[in-house]
Amino acid sequence: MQPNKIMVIGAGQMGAGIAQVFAQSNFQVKLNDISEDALNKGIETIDKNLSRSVKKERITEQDKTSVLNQLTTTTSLKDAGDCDLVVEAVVENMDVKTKVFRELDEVTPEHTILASNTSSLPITEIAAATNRPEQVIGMHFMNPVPVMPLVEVIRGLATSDETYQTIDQTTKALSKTPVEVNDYPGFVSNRVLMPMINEAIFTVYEGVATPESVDEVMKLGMNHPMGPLTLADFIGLDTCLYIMEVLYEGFGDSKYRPCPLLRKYVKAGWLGRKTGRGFYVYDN
Ligand SMILES: CC(=O)CC(=O)SCCNC(=O)CCNC(=O)[C@H](O)C(C)(C)COP(=O)(O)OP(=O)(O)OC[C@H]1O[C@@H](n2cnc3c(N)ncnc32)[C@H](O)[C@@H]1OP(=O)(O)O
Ligand SMILES: NC(=O)C1=CN([C@@H]2O[C@H](COP(=O)(O)OP(=O)(O)OC[C@H]3O[C@@H](n4cnc5c(N)ncnc54)[C@H](OP(=O)(O)O)[C@@H]3O)[C@@H](O)[C@H]2O)C=CC1
Repeated sequence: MQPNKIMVIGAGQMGAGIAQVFAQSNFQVKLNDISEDALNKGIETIDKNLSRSVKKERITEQDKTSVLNQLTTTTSLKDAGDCDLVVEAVVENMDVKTKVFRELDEVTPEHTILASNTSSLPITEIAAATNRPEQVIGMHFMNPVPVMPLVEVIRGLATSDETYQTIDQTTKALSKTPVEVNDYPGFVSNRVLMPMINEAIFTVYEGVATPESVDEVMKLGMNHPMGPLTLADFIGLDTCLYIMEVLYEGFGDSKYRPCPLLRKYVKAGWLGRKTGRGFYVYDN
């Protein structure tokens, strides 16, 4: 059965984008967060993105209103009680995620699929917190969600073929491209991307070059749309550190050790664009 009613949990940069693309494809979406403030910011971001599309004459003012009408907000997970699919996009922390999944398992109907937008955490372990591991799957959107065409779809050890097929079809209904991967630390996307970002941070740490020079090298020399340090600030340095920790612990290989400079910035609260400072300073 194709889902119709969706809950997206976490109204941060990923959750807001995920809610937007579902609403744009006519799904009914409940956006959930523990904080009203985060929900307001999430809706504000969606509103801003849609207004930009109206300005560019990609959609009409009426389209914008109908997308916004597909969206409601809530701080209660119990409101997932009539949802067919839940996509979790809270902070990259196993304890927080398993707590959310345990609660979702209690409040959602039997048929509901529980998906995680985790960047790197094991889907199999998240699934084991529920009594329906065959209906738990990774649905990993890329940032910025409204722009990036990929969804990495991660099968946990127990994920059923039926769940996989439903998520594959749902991803296509969002006009995005699903790519199937198995459940290993960092999956494919962050196993390849994050060590490059971490290595770029090492080049700054070791005084090889300034952040600006590192980014110029990768943009002009390798045609990357953003340099790795700009991208790290964009993703969030806390998220980058969590992902490196997952790779380091998951593979037990020193090649994944997080750069001390990354740790230092995160400890200082320099989390990148979202806090106004990371490798660069932002005027939020
Ligand atoms: C960490 C993980 O687990 C996984 C990840 O997500 S890793 C991160 C993956 N993402 C990337 O690598 C992004 C790399 N960067 C890029 O592709 C580009 O720099 C970019 C698409 C973000 C911006 O592109 P650009 O050409 O430099 O800028 P710009 O012309 O302003 O934007 C292009 C389009 O994206 C839109 N856009 C840019 N930033 C946006 C945002 N944050 N939200 C929504 N839309 C955005 C713009 O509105 C514009 O749309 P139109 O074409 O409809 O006008
Ligand atoms: N940033 C990126 O580029 C990408 C991130 N991801 C993944 O997406 C997830 C979210 O990342 P991102 O959006 O960047 O993070 P953000 O910090 O922007 O957003 C996380 C949101 O979740 C909220 N939250 C925390 N705990 C709960 C909870 N128990 N219930 C409901 N909401 C909660 C936070 O509220 P508060 O701030 O009040 O704590 C915050 O609003 C992570 O797993 C991350 O790894 C995946 C792809 C790309």
